[in-house]
Amino acid sequence: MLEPFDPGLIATLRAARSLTILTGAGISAESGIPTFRDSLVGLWNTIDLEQVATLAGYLQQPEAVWGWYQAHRQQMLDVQPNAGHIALAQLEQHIPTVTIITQNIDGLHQRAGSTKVVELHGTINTVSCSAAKHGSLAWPDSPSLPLCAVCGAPMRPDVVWFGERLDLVKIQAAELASQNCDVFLAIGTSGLVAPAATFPMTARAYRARLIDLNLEDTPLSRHARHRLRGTAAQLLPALVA
Ligand SMILES: CC(C)NC(=O)[C@H](Cc1c[nH]c2ccccc12)NC(=O)[C@H](CCCC/N=C(/NCCC(=O)O)S[C@H]1O[C@H](COP(=O)(O)OP(=O)(O)OC[C@H]2O[C@@H](n3cnc4c(N)ncnc43)[C@H](O)[C@@H]2O)[C@@H](O)[C@H]1O)NC(=O)OCc1ccccc1
Repeated sequence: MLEPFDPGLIATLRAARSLTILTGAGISAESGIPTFRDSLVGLWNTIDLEQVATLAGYLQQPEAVWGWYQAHRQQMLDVQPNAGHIALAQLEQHIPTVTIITQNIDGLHQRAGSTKVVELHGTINTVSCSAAKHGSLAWPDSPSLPLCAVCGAPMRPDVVWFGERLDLVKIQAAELASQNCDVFLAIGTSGLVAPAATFPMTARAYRARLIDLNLEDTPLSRHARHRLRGTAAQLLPALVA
């Protein structure tokens, strides 16, 4: 039985004109995609981050990293958006402006019907040349590492790896959405990766009300006006109802 929400929180959401949401791996956990830091099955506990999520690791062994992302992508295609993703998409009918800034590359927000999604760390659905900017292509279903048709260099997933610069257009969109919202909702993120973790602070600096939804406290929690403890797929539908 869910704890009744603090009436102040419901009033805050009902009165919101512009809501910005930051999501992390926690919102996709109940769809069956493991989070990164989960003590047991967290991705970073089962694979070497340096090997798979850095350009250096990729250039050292592109075949192995391609294979890992090929499997990771199949897992993301095989799952469905959960009640948490769907509730956020429904919020667009109640609040004039809803912007989702996601750290997730799984595309589940868009599959749930959300129309304004900033994929800060890229997407698992396209690839591009690892040597030069020849533009992005749809993900080719090839078990082996595809090569660039223009220059023959290995293709790579269109995800942002550690130490790589984020797309400036996306950073500006996320910054603007954080500056111009009256409510900011952080969902299922450990708040440990920059610059993603800075946007809730920007929103607070611009006087938005910060709400933190997570299973546990994170470095973001002490800055939040409201802390919701529980799972995204359980709490978000109740929050939207
Ligand atoms: C580790 C961290 C310290 N490092 C960084 O932040 C670095 C910068 C940096 C380096 N050293 C530093 C020292 C200090 C500060 C920063 C740095 N950042 C970068 O490198 C960024 C790039 C960062 C992006 C990396 N790519 C990802 N992903 C794509 C790939 C892929 O996904 O395969 S990051 C990846 O990990 C992060 C994981 O975090 P979360 O999503 O929050 O997931 P996590 O598992 O940690 O937590 C889940 C939470 O959910 C909760 N939860 C679980 N289940 C549920 C549930 N059911 N319901 C609700 N909540 C739930 C849990 O309790 C938990 O709190 C996400 O961002 C995710 O995208 N680039 C850059 O800074 O470039 C500069 C630059 C400038 C100019 C020129 C060149 C370079």
